[in-house]
Amino acid sequence: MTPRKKLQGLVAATITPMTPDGQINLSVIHQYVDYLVSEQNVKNVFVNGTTGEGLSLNIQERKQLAEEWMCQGKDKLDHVIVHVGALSLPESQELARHAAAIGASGIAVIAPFFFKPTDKDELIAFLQKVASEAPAVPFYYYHIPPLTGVKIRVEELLDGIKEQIPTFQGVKFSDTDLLDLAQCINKNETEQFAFLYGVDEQLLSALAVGANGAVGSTYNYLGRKTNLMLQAFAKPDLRLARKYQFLTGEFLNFVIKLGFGVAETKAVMTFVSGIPMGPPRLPLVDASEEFIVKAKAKLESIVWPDGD
Ligand SMILES: CC(=O)N[C@H](C=O)[C@@H](O)[C@H](O)[C@H](O)CO
Ligand SMILES: CC(=O)C(=O)O
Repeated sequence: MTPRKKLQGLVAATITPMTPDGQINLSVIHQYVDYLVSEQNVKNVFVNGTTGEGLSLNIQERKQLAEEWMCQGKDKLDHVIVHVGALSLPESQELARHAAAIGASGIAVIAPFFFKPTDKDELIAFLQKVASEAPAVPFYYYHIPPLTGVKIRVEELLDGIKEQIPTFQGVKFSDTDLLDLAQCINKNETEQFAFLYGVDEQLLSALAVGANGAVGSTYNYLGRKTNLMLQAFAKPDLRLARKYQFLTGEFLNFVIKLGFGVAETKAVMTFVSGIPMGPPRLPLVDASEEFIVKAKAKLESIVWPDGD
């Protein structure tokens, strides 16, 4: 791992490969790392998050996955961020200590979502207890209100956060509220926080208000195209950047109408990369054959500006 460049650009939210009988399948992670680096030009990963079904795995499995990503990513990946959020504080702390022990480049935590924090102070208190178990590891808050139901605005959360969480380094922002994101960026200009956006279909809008990069499921298989969008934005060639966003959006709009979640992401990644991602874990169920046929045809029908 090359040490500690600021996290920016694309981060793939990794899928957890599983065997047909539902065990985690560590044996393909080596190939998965090579695929991301050489085929998608993506060198950062976010392990055990939403796409990785992190909350459906047991502690042992989460540790094994984090270790395997660290081990296979050594000298190949720039950042391995491990999601260590859990409903149980001691479990989350144990995962944070483990991530620190294996040398993870960052840890991230979602808000607990069964018993929920009702205000900023309760949420910070929980995050602080986890972060302090890994005092040398950059800490990211993972904001994903559509799944956690915790809608505390990030702008409010960040106010004074460094005093309570000295390792605080940024936010993975998976919400459509771009006003909140913009205010976060605006109010923290002097900090070196990383704002990583997590709604892939509208990343360009987040870049416009100053997001530093993105964490998402689609960068597993649309990383190369999305990198071209980032390049066009940086140039700036906004017409070209929009073209890429419209096309990735065309695919996502199509699959979202069919029903698109982690199971479908596993299926898409399997047919695009050729690496068997296997089934999801219950309560998620396998994507249908009909979904796979239609999604594949849609993806193949898209004509990209780079002629690919
Ligand atoms: C809810 C969810 O899984 N969000 C992902 C990451 O935050 C995104 O990468 C989406 O999968 C993507 O934007 C497609 O909707
Ligand atoms: C999508 C995302 O960022 C995650 O899987 O956590």
